[in-house]
Amino acid sequence: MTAGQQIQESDVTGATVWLTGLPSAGKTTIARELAGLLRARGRRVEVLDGDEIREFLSAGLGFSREDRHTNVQRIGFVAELLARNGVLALVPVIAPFTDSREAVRKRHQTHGTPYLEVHVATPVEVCSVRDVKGLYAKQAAGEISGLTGVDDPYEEPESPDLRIESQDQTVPESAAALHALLTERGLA
Ligand SMILES: Nc1ncnc2c1ncn2[C@@H]1O[C@H](COP(=O)(O)OS(=O)(=O)O)[C@@H](OP(=O)(O)O)[C@H]1O
Ligand SMILES: Nc1ncnc2c1ncn2[C@@H]1O[C@H](COP(=O)(O)OP(=O)(O)O)[C@@H](O)[C@H]1O
Repeated sequence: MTAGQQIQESDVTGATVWLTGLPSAGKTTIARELAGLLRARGRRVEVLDGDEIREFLSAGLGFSREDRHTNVQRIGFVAELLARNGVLALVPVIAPFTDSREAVRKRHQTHGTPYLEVHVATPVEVCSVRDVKGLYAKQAAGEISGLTGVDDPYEEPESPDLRIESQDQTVPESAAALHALLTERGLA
């Protein structure tokens, strides 16, 4: 490759898309569905899955307010680095507290990196029936406590870039709604 053929970094716009919502809301499913769609078109995409992050980057952290904040800041740091380098970073992580989410948004703003917040707004009544990991049943049986949306806070985003009502949609419909937003913002 000659100097004149260098790829222009500005040709590839990265972004972080944070999917916040309750356990079993559909965050991971939507992120993976969209990642598949975009990768098939050659887009560089990474899904920063909450469970995976807690196994490695956030190993040892629990679910206190402080630990959740630390977890979210670490993920925000990695997502911003990826996004700044042209990757679309999809982040299906609960992030229950407004101040934690705002700190991540600020980090992106500081670096001029695009950041979108998506509220996967599935009601707790639907999430607890889905109960993908059996957490709602465990909480009801008194085996665990501090479950987000049940006996731990979830502060809903007031003005997300997109709100997805997954209880009224199929998975492809929800992924398409997010894809449409990315296209509209020039990020797909
Ligand atoms: N007490 C409690 N409250 C909420 N969630 C719990 C809890 N214990 C375990 N889990 C499971 O942990 C998964 C990852 O959580 P996150 O890292 O996304 O949470 S946080 O943003 O740090 O609050 C989260 O994954 P998702 O179900 O994909 O949301 C939960 O399944
Ligand atoms: N429109 C939808 N979008 C996302 N998930 C949906 C939708 N409709 C039904 N589901 C189901 O809801 C569950 C969501 O689980 P998951 O994605 O693991 O949630 P979370 O990552 O928010 O904890 C999956 O079983 C998924 O198939």
